[in-house]
Amino acid sequence: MPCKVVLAAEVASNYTAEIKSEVSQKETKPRLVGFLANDDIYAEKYAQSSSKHLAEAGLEFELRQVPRESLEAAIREANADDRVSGILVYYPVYGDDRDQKLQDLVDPTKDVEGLNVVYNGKLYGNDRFLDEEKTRKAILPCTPLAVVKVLDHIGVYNHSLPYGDHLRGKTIAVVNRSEVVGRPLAALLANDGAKVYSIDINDIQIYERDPTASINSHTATKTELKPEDVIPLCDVVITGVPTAAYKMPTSLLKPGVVAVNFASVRNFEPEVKDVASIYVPSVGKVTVSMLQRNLLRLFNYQH
Ligand SMILES: NC(=O)C1=CN([C@@H]2O[C@H](COP(=O)(O)OP(=O)(O)OC[C@H]3O[C@@H](n4cnc5c(N)ncnc54)[C@H](O)[C@@H]3O)[C@@H](O)[C@H]2O)C=CC1
Ligand SMILES: Nc1nc(=O)c2c([nH]1)NC[C@@H]1CN(c3ccc(C(=O)N[C@@H](CCC(=O)O)C(=O)O)cc3)C=[N+]21
Repeated sequence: MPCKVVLAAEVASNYTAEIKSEVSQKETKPRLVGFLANDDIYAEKYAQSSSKHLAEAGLEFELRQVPRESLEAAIREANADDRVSGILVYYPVYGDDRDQKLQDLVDPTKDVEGLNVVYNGKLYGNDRFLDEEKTRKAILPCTPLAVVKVLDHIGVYNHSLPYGDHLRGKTIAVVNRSEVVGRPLAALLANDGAKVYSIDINDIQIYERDPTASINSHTATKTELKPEDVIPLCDVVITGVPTAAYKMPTSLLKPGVVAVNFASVRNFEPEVKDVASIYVPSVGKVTVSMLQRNLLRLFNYQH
């Protein structure tokens, strides 16, 4: 079976028309402010990419480059500014606990990436709505959501299973456990019924729903297993290692695997196509679509 390469643009195109038409009906346009306080070239690329695609959809975008010492004050100012509909901070800023503080400082009503503790708590607790009546959906972080949309597009989610159980029976590796992508992504997949190996530079944790627990959420347990033990077991392998030198060894992959890379560098070797059934080399364009959708959703909640 030849490998199918699925490009992010193909998945993103599912959303473009809908977003454009919704924006065109609005008198005032939603406005996103992005704060760039690091010198990450990929954050800058993301800023350029979002700027271009938001403009194409009729959405407003303003990039504010500030030294990281001034970021707190800058976020507070944007929180209080009625002209700002959404706020995005490019991470990592400090790369430690201070980043979580920044995430929580963004007003939840303007938090386009859903990284505030309010949304974070809902994501990890598998609570998908903001209100009791279930009329307003919680905001999910853009890249984890983009990966979910990609997996859905290529048929990994089984919609004949009950809602909330679409990934039952699937074993998935997520190589990255950052607070903005890898950990929330692993939680989302586990909350939909998958067995997830969350792999980072230090260890491996297993995320899975506990069928005996009264809560609907997942558990995380540390294992002594190594990547070479768990990768061969996985139906889906998702990578997000930010170093160009890192390569997922093709020899570890199960034949027919679905391989998805969200890092800005290629984490799979070119030979991945000899083994995988589906290969998604990047998801950036879907991330931008999810950013637009989240911005629209917050704007609608504000009005
Ligand atoms: N396409 C998109 O929409 C997005 C792409 N990115 C890209 O994804 C990558 C990761 O971004 P962040 O999560 O923000 O970075 P980060 O630096 O916060 O996290 C990196 C993660 O990779 C793990 N890691 C590093 N080396 C490893 C190894 N050898 N084996 C296993 N795990 C290893 C670390 O332990 C950590 O969990 C970057 O390339 C970034 O540019 C990030 C956000 C969105
Ligand atoms: N809070 C936060 N959220 C992020 O989502 C985040 C971040 N910080 N820091 C930096 C990384 C990087 N990232 C990218 C997203 C899309 C493209 C993208 O759209 N790339 C296009 C074009 C790239 C090009 O042409 O150079 C593509 O993949 O086709 C790139 C990079 C999001 N990040």
